[in-house]
Amino acid sequence: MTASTSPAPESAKAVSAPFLQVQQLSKAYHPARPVFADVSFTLERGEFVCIIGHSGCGKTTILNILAGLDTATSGYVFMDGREVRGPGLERGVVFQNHALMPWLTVRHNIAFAVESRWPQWKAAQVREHVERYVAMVGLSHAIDRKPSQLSGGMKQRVGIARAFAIQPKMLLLDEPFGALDALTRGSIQDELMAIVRQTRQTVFMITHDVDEAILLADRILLMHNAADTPAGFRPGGIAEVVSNPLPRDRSRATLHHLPGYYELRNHIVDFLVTRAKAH
Ligand SMILES: Nc1ncnc2c1ncn2[C@@H]1O[C@H](COP(=O)(O)OP(=O)(O)OP(=O)(O)O)[C@@H](O)[C@H]1O
Repeated sequence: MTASTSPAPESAKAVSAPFLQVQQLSKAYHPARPVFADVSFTLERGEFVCIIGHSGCGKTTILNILAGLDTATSGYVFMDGREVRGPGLERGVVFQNHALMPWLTVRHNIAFAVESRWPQWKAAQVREHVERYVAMVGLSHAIDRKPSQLSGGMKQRVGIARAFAIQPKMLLLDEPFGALDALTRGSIQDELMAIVRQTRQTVFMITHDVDEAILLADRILLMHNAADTPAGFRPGGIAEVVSNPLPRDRSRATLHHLPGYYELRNHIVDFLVTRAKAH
């Protein structure tokens, strides 16, 4: 992906390079007013990173660039030492509206992805793999239903199972729980966390929910919007990267009892209220 076709800088090729390296990414629809500029960050293998910021700052654009579904105006993305230039099965994406094929059952929606990933697999192997991932999200009883026969939360679980089933090197989640009610959202967050811990999946996730970020993320990228300031136009960008100091085996039920929780929460909320947007 990227505007530049120059070879990887030495730092990106080094053995010790981070798993994902995003370097000086910018996106401009109008040259003088980029949505964001100079966005650089890394992800380690097995890390869960959330990005949080107000509407319009460019979160989805960044995720789409990582997915290879959009191109940057400048900058580059390297994953596992290779430049991201387009979509690929080594990156799994889950959007807010699940994007299931309505004419296929849960089983066949997931089998379709699995067969694309491993075309040489025999039918029995595909079936066993699909059933394992459907069980992982608690949907074995609904495996032969079509999406129209599922609730919103169930559809979203199918989307998550499908993304995990192709065993991507990185999972990209764009507000995957945004359309769900609070109860369903909570139980899927718990499930996602359990699966991620179990599979050591690397995840980049957009959320608007501060508690969701604190529950799930190892690090949280705080993104500010582009703005006209007294000093001139300022593109959007990453204002701060916050490390989550809470123990990794935290749960939704106990989160707010953990020492450091309120400090972390207040820090992120203060950022969103006072620094993320020009006032
Ligand atoms: N095709 C386009 N032409 C012009 N501007 C665009 C285009 N696509 C997106 N934008 C602008 O780019 C900015 C970033 O959009 P993006 O969807 O990445 O933001 P976001 O942070 O994900 O927002 P939200 O939280 O609302 O989903 C927005 O201001 C949007 O208006």
